[in-house]
Amino acid sequence: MSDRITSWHPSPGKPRFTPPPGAVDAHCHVFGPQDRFPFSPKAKYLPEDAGPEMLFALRDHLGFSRNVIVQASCHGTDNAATLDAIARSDGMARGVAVVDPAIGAEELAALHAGGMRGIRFNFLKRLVDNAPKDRFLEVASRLPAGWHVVIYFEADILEELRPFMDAIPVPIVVDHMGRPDVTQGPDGPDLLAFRRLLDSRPDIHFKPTCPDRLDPSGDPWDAFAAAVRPLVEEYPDRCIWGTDWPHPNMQDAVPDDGHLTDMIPRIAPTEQLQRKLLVDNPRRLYWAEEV
Ligand SMILES: O=C(O)/C=C(\CC(=O)C(=O)O)C(=O)O
Repeated sequence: MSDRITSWHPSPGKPRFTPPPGAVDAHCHVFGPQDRFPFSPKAKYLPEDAGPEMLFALRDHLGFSRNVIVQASCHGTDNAATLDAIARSDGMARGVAVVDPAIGAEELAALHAGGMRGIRFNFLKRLVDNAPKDRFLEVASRLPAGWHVVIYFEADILEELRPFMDAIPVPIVVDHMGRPDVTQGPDGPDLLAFRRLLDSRPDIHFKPTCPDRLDPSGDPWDAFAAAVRPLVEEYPDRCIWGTDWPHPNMQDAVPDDGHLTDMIPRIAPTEQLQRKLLVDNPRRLYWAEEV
């Protein structure tokens, strides 16, 4: 691996949709800067720098107020870049860490003080070398109070992961709805299986995010809108939304973040749904002290 990749739009458009006051972009990342925060030797992609100044400029351009920064796999279990971005946000960002499951209580407490409110378990083989379920469950049982687990998996392993998810003792947030095939439509097998998961316990949340990753028809991602809107309408208290900037690995189909933001009113068509998706739900998970 040698060439560093650029996976974000150089000048995203201004969205037509105006997010409500306090809106949270609850799924985004930072890359580097590499001279201060080197990428992991195990990284499966090597991006150009996409640091906090760029992220916060995008936040303002799109009309969001806050960010939840999810530690990206290219930084492995060294959360320094994400913590640095949170520290530069004037309280306007919180984070999700990726940890070695052997992490101790003191280090977890330090992550909490640095603004982390959850840990991410990534099951995508193209991104991580291994995902030890037993060790994940063990660390999930001793997280700081109020934390949750974010899980990233693809639809084909949902059933295999069900016993693991059943055993997680804290709330769960599923990245990108577990990557369903949205071309199957709202009642296709992938989204039906995902509804069964949501119905299995009340504290599973999801991100109705990444039309660019999930809808092969491309922008304006009509299949995504048709498949995902019913899910948001049926589970309005359990969804949070994010841009996914800087769109890791999307260098061959870089989305315009303004267009992504304009997906929001198509999947959450009322002001009440938009407020839950963008303000109330992420605030409960990441700024619980304000609720
Ligand atoms: O950013 C995402 O949500 C999706 C990713 C990257 C990722 O998760 C990571 O690098 O940690 C992907 O599908 O390549």
